[in-house]
Amino acid sequence: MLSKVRIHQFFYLILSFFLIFISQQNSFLNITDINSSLAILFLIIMSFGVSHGAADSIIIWKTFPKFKTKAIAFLIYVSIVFLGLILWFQSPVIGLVLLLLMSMYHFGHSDLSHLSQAPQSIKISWGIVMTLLPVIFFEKDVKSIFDALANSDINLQVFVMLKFITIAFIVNFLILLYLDKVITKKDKFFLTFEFLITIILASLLKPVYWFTFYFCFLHGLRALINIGIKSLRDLMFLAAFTLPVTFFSYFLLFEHLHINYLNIIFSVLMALTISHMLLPLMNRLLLRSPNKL
Ligand SMILES: CC1=C(/C=C/C(C)=C/C=C/C(C)=C/C=C/C=C(C)/C=C/C=C(C)/C=C/C2=C(C)CCCC2(C)C)C(C)(C)CCC1
Repeated sequence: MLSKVRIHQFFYLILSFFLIFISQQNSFLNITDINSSLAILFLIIMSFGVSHGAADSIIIWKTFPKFKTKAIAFLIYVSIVFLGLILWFQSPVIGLVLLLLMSMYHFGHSDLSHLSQAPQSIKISWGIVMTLLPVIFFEKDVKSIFDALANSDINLQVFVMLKFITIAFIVNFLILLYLDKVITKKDKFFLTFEFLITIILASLLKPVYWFTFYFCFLHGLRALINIGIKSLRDLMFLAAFTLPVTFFSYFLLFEHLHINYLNIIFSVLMALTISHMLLPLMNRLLLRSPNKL
């Protein structure tokens, strides 16, 4: 029987072919001024995209038997998110660099977590490529997005360098995967296919479109499969912990504080990623706490 990850790989590949096909037919995905469609991308990322991280609530709920410990864990999680947001708005450059560094580790480990035996070098190479991919094809667009996010004029040479780093890691990933003795031939085949089609998509779609597609349909869905959403109760947890993020981003950050969509998307993702990545450590520390919370 096909595993859930394999079914997801088929689904992702079919969806990608479909997207490649319509991006050739229709110019709507190639429009230079993304501002007109940014509201829709904002909504997709801040609802569907963010929902995989809301599964952290299920992990917290199942890890701790006592209500008091669950409450403390949620409180620490939310506090870290707010500290992350403060960091971003105090120093967007540090925030952006932190987001990119965390993504390099997080994307590799999460997207390839079904290949538990795969070497770290393969996972990190995947993570680096998924973090920086659009820079190869849309160097100037990525520069203008990064400039807008970091509120500065970053030297174009930085992007030329990032472009070469990304190309080097694409080659590195393919060589390491080819030489690897642990991953089965079938897994290698599907992974290569998935990797190459994601690169083709990045060459066709503008950076934020590509990111939305990868983030929601590869990274997000794969993470949900790995966590294993088993019941209606799990789904309700996902909705209950996704909606506050969507509402907070829209009503407070956009409507009230007038922050633009692009800044909200990446600042909120960066802040959530810190808690999301620190969750295993936080759980271990709380479980080991001498006060038996
Ligand atoms: C549980 C809980 C909760 C929830 C949570 C959540 C919901 C989470 C999520 C999480 C998540 C959801 C995460 C995410 C992550 C993401 C990432 C990591 C991203 C990255 C990105 C990037 C890397 C990008 C890049 C770029 C740019 C920036 C521009 C353009 C171009 C490009 C694409 C290159 C709350 C708070 C309510 C409460 C408490 C508890």
